[in-house]
Amino acid sequence: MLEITRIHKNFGGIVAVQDFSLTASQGEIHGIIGPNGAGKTTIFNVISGIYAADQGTVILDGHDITRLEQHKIARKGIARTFQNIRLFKGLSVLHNVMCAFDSQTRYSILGAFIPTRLRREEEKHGHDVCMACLARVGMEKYADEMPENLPYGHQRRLEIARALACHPSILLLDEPAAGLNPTEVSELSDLIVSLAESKDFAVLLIEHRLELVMSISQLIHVQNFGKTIATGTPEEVKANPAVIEAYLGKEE
Ligand SMILES: Nc1ncnc2c1ncn2[C@@H]1O[C@H](COP(=O)(O)OP(=O)(O)OP(=O)(O)O)[C@@H](O)[C@H]1O
Repeated sequence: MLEITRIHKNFGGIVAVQDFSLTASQGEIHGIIGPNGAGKTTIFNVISGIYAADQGTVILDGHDITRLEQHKIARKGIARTFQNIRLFKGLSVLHNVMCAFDSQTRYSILGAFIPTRLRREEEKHGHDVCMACLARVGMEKYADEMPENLPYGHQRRLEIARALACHPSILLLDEPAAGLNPTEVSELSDLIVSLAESKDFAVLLIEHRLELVMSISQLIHVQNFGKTIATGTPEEVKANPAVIEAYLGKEE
């Protein structure tokens, strides 16, 4: 379970996030929406340790991870994708996932130089886990392809497979539908729902495509100028005057 309590983040004079709180359990999908510059990505950057929160706490399964370094937070089970796809060009789809897989290697220094039995077993295990991650996003048949040769929608799925390889208990998806065509958005929506249904992790989803985020999230958090202006079910936030004003402007 993820419990974020009253986090703040300033950049000089800019208040990027003010008093943001959220509690999410495995199987839930939380949408975080709001106009450009509302502080959504900064929330992800604080949760994943890219930025240190100025105030507030991030508790994961009872452990305070607010001040941990980025790699330690990742090991605790926070995995994410980025607005701009970050894949390794020149590495196959499978190798892109294997780079993200944290095998917590047990073989000795000797195994680093000579393919010992333990090393071979671990490599086989890593391969199988990563192929399973690709299968979960429907990408196993592209394992040997180069990501740059694949359609954008597949590259987005590959990013999600990379995040799955980190054994997440919280999956942060930052605008996963950016640049996708309507068919790809619909497939992505089905994928996110099926991943959440596994109840392996909670999904936090930043998205500008409101039809996507409203159709699959149980709870929506609406940000504007760093503040949460509404939290509720999709129906509740759609009917909230402050939300309508933030998106459409105030009627004179
Ligand atoms: N590293 C940084 N240094 C200075 N200001 C920053 C930094 N990161 C974010 N900001 C500022 O914090 C505010 C919130 O930015 P953020 O990227 O979190 O918004 P967002 O809601 O994710 O926007 P978008 O939807 O456009 O991605 C903006 O005013 C932004 O310029």
